[in-house]
Order: sequence, then structure tokens, then C-alpha cells
Amino acid sequence: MTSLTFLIDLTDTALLKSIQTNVSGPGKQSYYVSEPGEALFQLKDNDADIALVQANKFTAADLVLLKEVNQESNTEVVLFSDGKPNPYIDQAMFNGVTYHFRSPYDYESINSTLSELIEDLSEQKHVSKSAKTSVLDQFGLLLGSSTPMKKLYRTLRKVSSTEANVFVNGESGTGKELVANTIHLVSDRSSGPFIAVNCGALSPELVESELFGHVKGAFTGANRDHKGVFEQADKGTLFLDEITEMPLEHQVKLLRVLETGEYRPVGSDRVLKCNVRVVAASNRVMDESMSEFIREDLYYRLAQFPLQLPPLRQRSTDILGLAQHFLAYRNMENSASKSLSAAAIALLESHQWTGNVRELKHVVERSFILAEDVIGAEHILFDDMSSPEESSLSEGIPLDVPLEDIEKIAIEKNLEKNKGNKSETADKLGISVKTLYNKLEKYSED
Ligand SMILES: Nc1ncnc2c1ncn2[C@@H]1O[C@H](COP(=O)(O)OP(=O)(O)OP(=O)(O)O)[C@@H](O)[C@H]1O
Repeated sequence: MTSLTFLIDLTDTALLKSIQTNVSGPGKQSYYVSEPGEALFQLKDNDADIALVQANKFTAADLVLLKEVNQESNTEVVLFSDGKPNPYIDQAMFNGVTYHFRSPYDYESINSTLSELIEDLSEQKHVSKSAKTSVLDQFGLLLGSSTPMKKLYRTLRKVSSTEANVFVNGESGTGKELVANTIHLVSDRSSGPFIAVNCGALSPELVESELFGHVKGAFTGANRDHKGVFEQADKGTLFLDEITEMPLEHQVKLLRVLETGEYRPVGSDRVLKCNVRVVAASNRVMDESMSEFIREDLYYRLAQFPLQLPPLRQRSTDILGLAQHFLAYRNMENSASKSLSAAAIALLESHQWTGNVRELKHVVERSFILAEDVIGAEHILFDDMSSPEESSLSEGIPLDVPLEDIEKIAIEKNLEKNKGNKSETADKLGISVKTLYNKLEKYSED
């Protein structure tokens, strides 16, 4: 079995002594830095499973290094500090640090946490070796046994037990809604409602009423009282999807309720108090240009805990397991027993998956429709293939397939091509955004 590697950069000798039994022994290899403070530099070039780093003087430069390490490797970084307030360490907690222990150290708690982490990682090493044959691990509604997913599960376990608002960021199809749902399911709010609202699809005239509700007679057409999503989600979780697609002038309406928990239904003079945990999501890249899409004050209220989801290409050991999972579902629903050929598997594993898990799911479903028994390479249709520009329109359309399935494939492929942007997709297909939503809702019920 591959051994677990540790990179140790600790100056506190008592601490070092106390963790010895955890970092040495069969199946473990420990490397010690030659100069204190070198660990993050070394991690840039040499991966380790766990890095134990003294961070009494953690600086802005260390934070930059840590972010790079977090992007490029799967190392679990554990920090140890003297406990003095340090904003860079606070930020580090959102950028890949697994644990931070403060002096005076509680050796028992450090060692039990380390043992748990070691056990988890050893299990993963075992799983990744046998990924082709084993079923994927599941956390809440999420599937995946790759290291980035295990890391995500650990963070989700931590964040779910808090009441913090969470901002989920990730490419389209990486599972942001599934993450929001999972946070709800594993939190103390699980017996309450989970309400999802697509902020990009709220009509400008009704945005306030959709969010906060209205009373009868508040405006023409308001024939009865209506509960907004903050009230519907009472004692539960409200998922604000595609928050960055909401116009900035509407975003301002969310500030008060997030700050004070108070809101007023349209046309009412009563101020209501909500008891809601908010999870927001966006597939926009959160860089310098983010202020074009989200108000900074709103972002900081929503992102008490920011989460970044890994794209599928960064967790390629999950591809086959996910494909088999989606295929197994299709087989079950249709009492079939179709299987993937070696050529199909090779194609799936070498694809870049810009549409992430959603694209994989759709590719598998398409192949299920197209193949008789064994799914061959010719049944694997990625989104960038057989587009009308490249081949003639009629050539791309499969025969003997129900019209409804062809419509579904056309919608899914366009959505993937437009990176999940529903207005653009509806535009390209020549239908209204509302019709597109209706169709998508219908597919999700099938
Ligand atoms: N880890 C996962 N395990 C199982 N299924 C997944 C996983 N991640 C995503 N999916 C599936 O992929 C599809 C897309 O997931 P989801 O809608 O949560 O993605 P998203 O990031 O919210 O997408 P978008 O930004 O386009 O709204 C769903 O069918 C979901 O069930």
C-alpha cells in the first residue's frame, strides 16, 4: 500500500514530541524541513498528504503561497500558532487549511484529530487504487471518492454544524445546488424546508414580492396574501442560486434581511423576523471583476463561509464511478442492463468535462438512449461534437428515438454549451426563459 507522507515544519519541541506516534510507524513517511518556515515553499514542488506547519508569524506572503498550494495539490495543511489574532490565518481557513490549533496546545485533541485525518486519508489511498471496481463514497447527496471531494466533505461537515451563511462557487454543473441541499440535510435545520430560488429568473416587477411576499391588494393582481421565499424557508435553508445574475439594484434589497433578519412584505406595515440559513451560489469566477456582478457588501454577508467546488477534470478518479452510477440509475428505471465498453470508458476518462458532472450525466443518458446493449465509443456524444455548424443538422439527429428525448438532448447540449446560462440558451433555442424553466422542471421530475 502507498504510504502516507507528512511534511513537518514545527519549532515547538513539546508539540513535536507529542505527535510522534501519529506521524511515524508502518505506512507513514515523515519529512522535516531544514529551515523553519519552508514548508509552504516545499509543498509547491513536493506534494505531501499532511503538512504540519508552525504559523506563529503567518504573513500575507504565506497566504499567497498557501492559496497556490491549495490549487495545485491535495495536501491537508494543519497550522499551529501562538494564538495571537492574525487576519491572514483567518483567511487561510477559507483557502485550504484543514485545522488550526492554538497554543496552549491540547495534545489529546490534536492527536485524536490527527488520527481521524490519517484514518480518512489512508482509506482514500486504498479507495483510489481500487476506484475502477468500488462504488463511490457518498456524503449527503454528493458522490465522489477523490481527494478534493473528501476534502469538501470534511469542510461541509464543519460548516453544516454552524449557522453561517455559505457562498458556493464553482463552474456550472459542479454540484452547487447539491452542496446547498447537502448542507441543509446534515444541519440541525434538516427537518425544516429547503427552498431554492433562481435569482437570475426573478422578474424585475415581482422581485420584492417573490423574496418577501405581499399582502392582498398590495398591487394590481395581488388577489391574496403571498408568502415570499424568506417566509417559506422559515426554520430551514434558503438557496439563492445564480445570485450574481440578479441585477445589482435588486441585490440591495437583500442587505437588510441578511443583516437584521427582518423584512416587510410588500404592502404590509408589519415587519417580520425570519429564521433562515442562506446558502448562495454562483458560477462566475470571483476575481477582480466580481464587483460587476455582486455588491461587495452583499458578498461579505453571504460569504461568511465561502466554498469552492472542484471541476470534474480535477477529480478524474471519480469520472468512471459517476458514469457507472448514472448508468445504473437508467438501467434500473428501464429494467435494462446496458454496460460501458472499454473504449467508451477510455473516452469518458480522457474528456475535459467543461460542463462537469451535469455534462457527464447527460452524456451517459444520451449513450443509454443510443446504444442497444453495450455502450461503445460511437455512442458517446460530447457537447462540442456534431454541432450543426460542423455536420449537417439531419446527420446529428439519432433515429428511432422519441421526439421528447431529442428535445431534451437539444436543450441539455445548448445549456452546457452556454455554461448553464439560461437566458442565452433560451435565446439560442428560440423559446422563452419561462418555457425553458418549465421544460427543465419537467425533466427533473421524469
Ligand atoms: N458530486 C456529485 N454527485 C452526484 N451527482 C452530482 C454531483 N455533482 C453534480 N451532480 C449532478 O450534476 C447535475 C448538476 O448539479 P447541480 O445542479 O447541483 O450543479 P450546479 O453547480 O448547481 O450547476 P449550475 O451552476 O449550472 O446551476 C445534477 O444532476 C446533479 O445531480
